[in-house]
Amino acid sequence: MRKNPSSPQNLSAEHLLQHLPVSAFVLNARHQVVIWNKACEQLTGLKAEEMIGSDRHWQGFYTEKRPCLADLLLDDSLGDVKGLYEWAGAPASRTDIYHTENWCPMPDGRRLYLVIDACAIHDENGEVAAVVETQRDRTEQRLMMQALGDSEQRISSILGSAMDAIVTIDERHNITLFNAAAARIFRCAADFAIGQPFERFIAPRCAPLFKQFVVFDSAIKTPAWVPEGLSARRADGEEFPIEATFSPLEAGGQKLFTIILRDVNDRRLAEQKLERLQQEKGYLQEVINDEHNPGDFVSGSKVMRTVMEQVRMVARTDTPVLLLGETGTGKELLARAIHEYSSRNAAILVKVNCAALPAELIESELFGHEKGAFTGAIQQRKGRFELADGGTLFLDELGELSMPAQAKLLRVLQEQEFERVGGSETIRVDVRVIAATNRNLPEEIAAGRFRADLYYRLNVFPVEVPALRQRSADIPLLARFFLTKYAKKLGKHFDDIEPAGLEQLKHYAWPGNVRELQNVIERAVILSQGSQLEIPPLQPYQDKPSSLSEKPKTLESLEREHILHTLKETGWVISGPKGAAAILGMNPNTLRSRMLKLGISRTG
Ligand SMILES: Nc1ncnc2c1ncn2[C@@H]1O[C@H](COP(=O)(O)OP(=O)(O)OP(=O)(O)O)[C@@H](O)[C@H]1O
Repeated sequence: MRKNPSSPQNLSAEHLLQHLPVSAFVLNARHQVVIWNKACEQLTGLKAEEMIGSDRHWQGFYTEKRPCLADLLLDDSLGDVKGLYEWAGAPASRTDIYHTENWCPMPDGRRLYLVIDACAIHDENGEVAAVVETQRDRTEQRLMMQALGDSEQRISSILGSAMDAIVTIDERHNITLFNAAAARIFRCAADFAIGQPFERFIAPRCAPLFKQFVVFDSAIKTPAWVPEGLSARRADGEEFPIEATFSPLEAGGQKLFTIILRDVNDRRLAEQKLERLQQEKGYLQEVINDEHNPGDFVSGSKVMRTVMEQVRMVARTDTPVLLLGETGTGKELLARAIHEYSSRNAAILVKVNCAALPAELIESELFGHEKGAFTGAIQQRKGRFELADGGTLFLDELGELSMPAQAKLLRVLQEQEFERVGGSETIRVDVRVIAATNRNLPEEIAAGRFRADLYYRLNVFPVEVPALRQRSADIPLLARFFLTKYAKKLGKHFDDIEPAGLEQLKHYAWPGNVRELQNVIERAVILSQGSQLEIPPLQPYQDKPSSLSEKPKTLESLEREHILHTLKETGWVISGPKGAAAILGMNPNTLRSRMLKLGISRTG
C-alpha cells in the first residue's frame, strides 16, 4: 500500500488496481500520478516510488513529453487523439472507456504496440476527479497481423501476375478464388465467377472427367497433372483445350482444390510465334551480314535510268518480275529496290539462292518440311515462302531450279498455296515473287531444263539489266562510289582515281560486271599509297578464238575451263580479295555451287 485510502471501499478498489494483471496508472485532476500499479512497473521499468505525485507518467511510454490518453481525458481535449495515436476509437460520452492503440518507444529501448484504454472517475458533483489508464502489450499480435497482411499482399500479387489461371474451389465445387489470368482466360470478372460452380467453366462433355480429378478425399495429397484431354468453356460459351494441375489443399479447416490451368492454344500460338521469330531472326541475320543496301544504287547512264524507271513503275504492283542479265550486273540490288519501293516494304524480302542449294533441298527450303519428312528433319521448319508471307521472295539464279521444284513453284504462283515437304496441310501465303537469272531461259527451255509454263508465268515483267560494257557512262560513277566506300572502310583518303587508271577502267570489257569493278577498286584501295587511286593493269578479257577446224565448244565446257584456269591461278583459293570468286566477279557461294554442278574439284 502506497497511500492510505480514506475508506474501506477505496481500499479495496486501490488494492484491486495494484494487483490487476493489466498495466494501469491513475492521475488526479492535476495530472499527478496517484496509482502506478505493479504491472505498470513491470511494463515500463519505472518504479511507483518515483512516479507517485509526479506528472512524469509519459516517460513510461514515450521518449519526448506528450500527453497520454489520461491527460487528454482530463483536459477534455479528445479532439487531439487522432493525431497522437496510431489508431483511436471515436470519442464517446464522458463515462465511456476510450480506446486507442499506439507504437510506444519504451524507456528500455523496446518498441511496443500498446492497446491503451482510459476512463474518467467523477466526483459527487459530476466533475472529473481522476482518470484510470490501462496499457496492454499487443506487439506480437500486431507484428503477426502485419506479416499476415504482407504475405497476403504478396500472395495476391503473385496470383494476380501469374500467367496461368488459378482457381480455388470448395467441397461443393463453388469457386472461392479466381485470379486475374483466370478472368482473362475465361473472359469473366472474378466478382462474377466467385460463388459459381466450377462446372460452369468446363466443357459439358468433360464434366465427368473433371469430377474424377476433384475428389475430396484426405488420402489424396499429391497434385494431379492433366496435360491433355480436358477442355474448358469461357463465359461466352467458347470451348478451348487446356492443360491443368489439380491440387488438394486444406486451409482454415476447410477442404479446397486449387486448379491451375492454361489455354493450350495460347501456348501453341506462342510457340509458333517464337519459332517464326527465331527463323526470321536467323534470316535477318543473313540479310544484315549481306552488304547490299538498296539506297546505294548508282545509275547515271541513260539505259540504267530507263531500267530504274521500269523498276519504280512495277514496284507499285504485285506482278512477278524477272530480272535478266549477266552475273554481277546488279540484279539483286534491283530486286531489293523493287521491294523497298513497294507497299510490302514493312515486311521482309526473303532471298533464296537457287544455285547455292543442293537440288534435293530446294523444295524444303522453299516450302518448309514437316518433322521426320526426311533424314535429318528433326523438327518442323517453315520454308522461305512462309517467311516471306506479306513480303517479297527473291529467287536468285532461278535457272538452277530443279524440275520438281519448278513444278511446285508454278503451283504456288498460280494458287498462292503449297504444302510443306512431308505434310498434307495446305498453306496459303501472300507473296510477291521476283526472280533473277543470268541464263538464257528460252535456251534452257529448248534444252528441256526449264519449264516453259513457269517461264511465261514469271516473264510478265522482264527487266533486262545491261552489262557494264554496254553502259560505260556508269563506270566512272561506280568506280568513284566504290572508292569512297572502301576508302572509308579502310580509313584512307584519295583525291580521285588517276586519269590513266580511269581510262583503263572505261575501256575494259568487265566480264564480271559491277561486281568485278567493285573488286578491282577494293584491291586498288588496299594497295594504293599516294593521293590518287592507282588502278593495276587489267588482264584484257577475250574469248580464245576457236580455230575453224575445232569443234565449237559448249558454253558449259568454256565456263568449266575458265573456272578451272582461274582456280589454278589462285592456288584454289575461292573467297577473299585475291580469291577466284573475286577475279571471276562471282559470289563465293555461287562459284562453289557452279563448281559442284560442273564437277570441278581439286582432286578431280
Ligand atoms: N548500280 C549499282 N550501284 C552500286 N552497286 C552495285 C550496282 N550494281 C551492282 N552493284 C554491286 O555489285 C555487286 C553485285 O551486284 P548484284 O549481286 O546485285 O548482282 P547480280 O546481278 O545479282 O549478280 P549474280 O547474278 O552473280 O547474283 C554487289 O555488291 C552490288 O552491291
